[in-house]
Amino acid sequence: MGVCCSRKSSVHPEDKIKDSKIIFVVGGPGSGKGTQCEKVVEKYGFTHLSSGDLLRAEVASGSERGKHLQAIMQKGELVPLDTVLDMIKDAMIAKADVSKGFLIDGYPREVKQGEEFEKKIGAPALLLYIDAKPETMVQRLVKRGETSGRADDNEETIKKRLDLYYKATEPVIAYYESRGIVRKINSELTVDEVFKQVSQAIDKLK
Ligand SMILES: Nc1ncnc2c1ncn2[C@H]1C[C@H](O)[C@@H](COP(=O)(O)OP(=O)(O)O)O1
Ligand SMILES: [Mg+2]
Repeated sequence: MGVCCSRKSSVHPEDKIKDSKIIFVVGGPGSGKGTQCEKVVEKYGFTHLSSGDLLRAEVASGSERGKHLQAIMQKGELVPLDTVLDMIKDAMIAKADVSKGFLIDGYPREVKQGEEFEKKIGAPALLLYIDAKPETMVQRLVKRGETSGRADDNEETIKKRLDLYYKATEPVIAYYESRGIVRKINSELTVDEVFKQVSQAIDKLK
């Protein structure tokens, strides 16, 4: 490997992402985060990063890190915060040159995760709070489960995920609300109507 690519090089890869636009996308499972992120990618050229997808991809790759993660997840334990952050950061650095900004989907789950993200990577410009009623989320997830192949899209696991979501994520929203960067999106409407609200929030950033 040449000097240019070494981590010890004077050009820190971190510098590339320091000034990029960062949007946290928070909402319950099934609220429509992934659906809306896809549309933002298409319209705005942002990069969509879902910590869950990154973790699942790492496991599927069969890498050493993936095997380690799988063992943790099978025990029902939480993947260490540093590992999740390193994965997000690596993915951001890899896309820094071509990306207009980053959608961080399903993160932070806890206030501490947000604080660590800001220390290691950077501050979010906006938090999109994708808000749907619990009944709506359950209904959408059960339907998604018919085709997604995701082991966690079944009614019993869904209830647990919803409980966990409310306990852990509401303080996150309160924390960023106090900083004035939360935009609450009514996700009970059609995909296109929800996206109108999302677009308005992003357009205001410029
Ligand atoms: N506004 C909307 N109206 C109806 N269905 C929607 C919707 N937004 C998303 N869906 C569907 C698509 C998926 O099958 C399911 C969950 O959406 P998702 O984007 O995968 O949610 P999340 O990523 O927040 O878990 O609901
Ligand atoms: Mg999703």
